[in-house]
Amino acid sequence: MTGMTASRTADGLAANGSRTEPGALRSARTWERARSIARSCAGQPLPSVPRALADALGHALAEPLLALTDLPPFATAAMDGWAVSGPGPWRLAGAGVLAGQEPLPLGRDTAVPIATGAPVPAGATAVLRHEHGAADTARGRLDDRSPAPVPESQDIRPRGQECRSGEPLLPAGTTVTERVLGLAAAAGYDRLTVHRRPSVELFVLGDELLTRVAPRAGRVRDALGPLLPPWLHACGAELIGRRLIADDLAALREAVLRSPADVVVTTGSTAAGPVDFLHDTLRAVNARLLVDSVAVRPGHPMLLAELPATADGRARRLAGVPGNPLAAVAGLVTLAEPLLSRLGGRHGAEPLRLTAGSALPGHPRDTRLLPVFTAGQEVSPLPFDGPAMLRGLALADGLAVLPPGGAPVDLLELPRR
Ligand SMILES: Nc1nc2c(c(=O)[nH]1)N[C@H]1C(S)=C(S)[C@@H](COP(=O)(O)OP(=O)(O)OC[C@H]3O[C@@H](n4cnc5c(N)ncnc54)[C@H](O)[C@@H]3O)O[C@H]1N2
Ligand code: MOO
Repeated sequence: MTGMTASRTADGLAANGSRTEPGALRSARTWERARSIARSCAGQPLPSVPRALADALGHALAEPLLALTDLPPFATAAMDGWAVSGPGPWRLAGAGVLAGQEPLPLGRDTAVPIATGAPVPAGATAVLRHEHGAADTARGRLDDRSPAPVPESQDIRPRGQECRSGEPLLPAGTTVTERVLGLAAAAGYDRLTVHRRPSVELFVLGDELLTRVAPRAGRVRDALGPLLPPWLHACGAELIGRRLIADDLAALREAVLRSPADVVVTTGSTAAGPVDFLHDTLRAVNARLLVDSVAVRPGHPMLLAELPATADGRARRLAGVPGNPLAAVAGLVTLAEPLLSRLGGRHGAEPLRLTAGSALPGHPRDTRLLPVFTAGQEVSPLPFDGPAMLRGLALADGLAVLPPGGAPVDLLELPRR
């Protein structure tokens, strides 16, 4: 915000809708409770939709992924060599079997060249690796040169080794990653039934924000416009709009009222500064505050509200994260992520429990979120962890969740690329 001379237009709005004195403490929720409200206020996940594999990435499965086939679908050669029947030596028969071909049955004491991935002929007892066989093509004879006799079924991947048709491979709620796409394709899928992704509109508030070049004349670069969209995407959101909005009550009110998004995310304006209009806006649009500040450092002025539904009756929520960049990230992981995750039908990822290598600096009364670096089970704090700083976070691979007073340590993993 800028314009310290502007007059504050309204006082605070408590979670029950009553007014509080400017600067008075609002009833902060505990960090765990705030996350739980953010998740439960979503109600049921958004409806399920069919999506072609390539379009399903980032969605959550609305149904368990059941195998549509045995995997492998047929007994398969695991190595290049010969399919053999019996202990050898063998009579060479046939031109060979390639992947994608359907072989003829193999007679007793015969062998046929075979490629990795090719269906193993009926009657074959093993695959002899290329480097373990001596073929005399003139005499049509193959001898075993293996270091030890070839056991039955050697280098044959039996049909159904990985799964049987109809077997559950992944539970509903699994996020479709590139790895899931690969498995789904292998298991026979062309499309997947997934939850619709929650649509998000991002409003970045602050007259002081520049969108290019270096900070100057009291103005700073907007760090959250670049930081939040990919992170929201990683939370399962479909970003449908993102814009800077001036510190102006009417402009913010219009933007919030007209947004068609399932979730509006705002940055800044959560506190009680002269041009912090978010609470006034929420009152002006008849929003219902669900969380109005959280006992967490940084980010305590963060809030969550239910907005009036769209004309067609779709519920809308607003997550207001503070303007200080690390505090905004705290708001994202505390309120936006659980809400988006539930709307999108994802499993709730619980924090991991780890051990701190050295004492981590907690807060006496509030939960503290601290950018950390992890090595194995150990976490170490990173410097430059102030609410307005991003330097520690940029190097971090997690946010340690320190309960009031300090240890034990839970870890929220940060999205990876
Ligand atoms: N009297 C009090 N003042 C403040 C309190 C308080 O309890 N009493 N809380 C402080 C805390 S904690 C935070 S966090 C901030 C929250 O402020 P707002 O959400 O109202 O954010 P702004 O005032 O708009 O901005 C704060 C700060 O962040 C910078 N900013 C804003 N947006 C961006 C952006 N997109 N990229 C980079 N930097 C941004 C802005 O320039 C300010 O420096 O309130 C404290 N005050
Ligand atoms: O939430 Mo604030 O960032 O603690 O200063």
